Amino acid sequence: MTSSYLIKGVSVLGGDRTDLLIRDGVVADGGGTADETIDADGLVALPGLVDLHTHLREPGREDAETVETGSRAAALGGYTAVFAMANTSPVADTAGVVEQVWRLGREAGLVDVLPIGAVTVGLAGRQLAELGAMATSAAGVRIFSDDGHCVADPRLMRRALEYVKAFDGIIAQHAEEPRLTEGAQMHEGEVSTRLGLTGWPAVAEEAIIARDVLLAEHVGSRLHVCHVSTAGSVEVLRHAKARGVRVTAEVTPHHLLLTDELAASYDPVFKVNPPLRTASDVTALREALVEGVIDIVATDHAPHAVEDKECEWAYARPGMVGLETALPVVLSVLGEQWELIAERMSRAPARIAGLAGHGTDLSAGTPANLTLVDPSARRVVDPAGLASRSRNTPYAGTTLPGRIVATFLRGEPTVLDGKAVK
Ligand SMILES: NC(=O)N[C@@H](CC(=O)O)C(=O)O
Ligand SMILES: [Zn+2]
Repeated sequence: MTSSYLIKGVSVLGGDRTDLLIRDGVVADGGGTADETIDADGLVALPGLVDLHTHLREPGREDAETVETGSRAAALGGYTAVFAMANTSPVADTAGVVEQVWRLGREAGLVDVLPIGAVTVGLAGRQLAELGAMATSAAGVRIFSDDGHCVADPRLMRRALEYVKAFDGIIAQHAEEPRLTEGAQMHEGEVSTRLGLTGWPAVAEEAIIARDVLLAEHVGSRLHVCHVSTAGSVEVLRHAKARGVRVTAEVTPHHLLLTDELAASYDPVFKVNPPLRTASDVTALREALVEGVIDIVATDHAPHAVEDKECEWAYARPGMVGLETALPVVLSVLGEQWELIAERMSRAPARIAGLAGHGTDLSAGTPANLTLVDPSARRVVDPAGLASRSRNTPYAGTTLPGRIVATFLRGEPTVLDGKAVK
């Protein structure tokens, strides 16, 4: 049932207060009456957020997250589209599995779920997966990634870049030279030395990015760099972009805020891949995000069941949930720079992915994919209050700014009064 909504007195992207009328799935022209009215005084309207890096865990680890529970967490985080990574079980390396994920997303109906296809069969890094079959499947895959693993073999990375060039696809690399991170537990630096933990050196990420930007340049194909975490990686990207290489890059909310000092707590919630780095890396990442050397924020939402996370640091799975806290974390880092936030969290990710209908300017006639934020709210993060099926948030007990009041997917509410509609 498509009802109409009048969103009164809202600030679109931080601009002057105005009324937004949503009718028949689009932002309607002019005023008029509506079935429902939302008093949006004090609220900011943003185009629905788009996440290029989400782990929904279905099929395979439905105990940690399902497409439905992850979709609900995304909508509550202000998202209208998420791209689901391929490290599921079975791996999303065939048309069949990507179509299964795509269908589950449509059934959940809370956000658009776009599957990302694996680059190599089983994420094993030995043989290209059926990239073409996934691209021509109903899921229309355009982005391929072995995230969780690096496509370490340069021949395979070159062939993958060559293959997707034909349909303007993208290879999204988890940049980690595996021979430099064997047994790595945290960032290699002063803290890891002090704690006696095996380090994950920045160069393991930077060396792969440096190689991949040269391969992308050589092939003339599109590379996206997942979860950039170091100042050195920023410099490699800056240099590559200056040379016109078709490379884009993402940073996660946790790498914009947290540092390796937190590992000293040995709380495995702070164990993540790539690891939390130093304060100077955080500063470099923030500057790169403002400057645009890093194009987007992506959550790397990585839900884990309790038994995989709340155990001894060395055995804990790496990763943090992030969908429901991403905008508050970015607000705490950037402040109310709404145009910048909309560009980095909605417009640019939609543009990179070629995703129509999301990341719009909310002008009349555009699809009503939007979220309403209360910037004056302050909330203490409570893991038990998360919609995600998992609780591994690094922000437990932290007070963060901002609250998602409502989210609309093509004019239908997915969140109202801060609660998921289903
Ligand atoms: N980012 C993480 O720490 N974990 C990711 C995979 C990965 O990128 O290692 C996951 O899927 O759990
Ligand atoms: Zn990764």
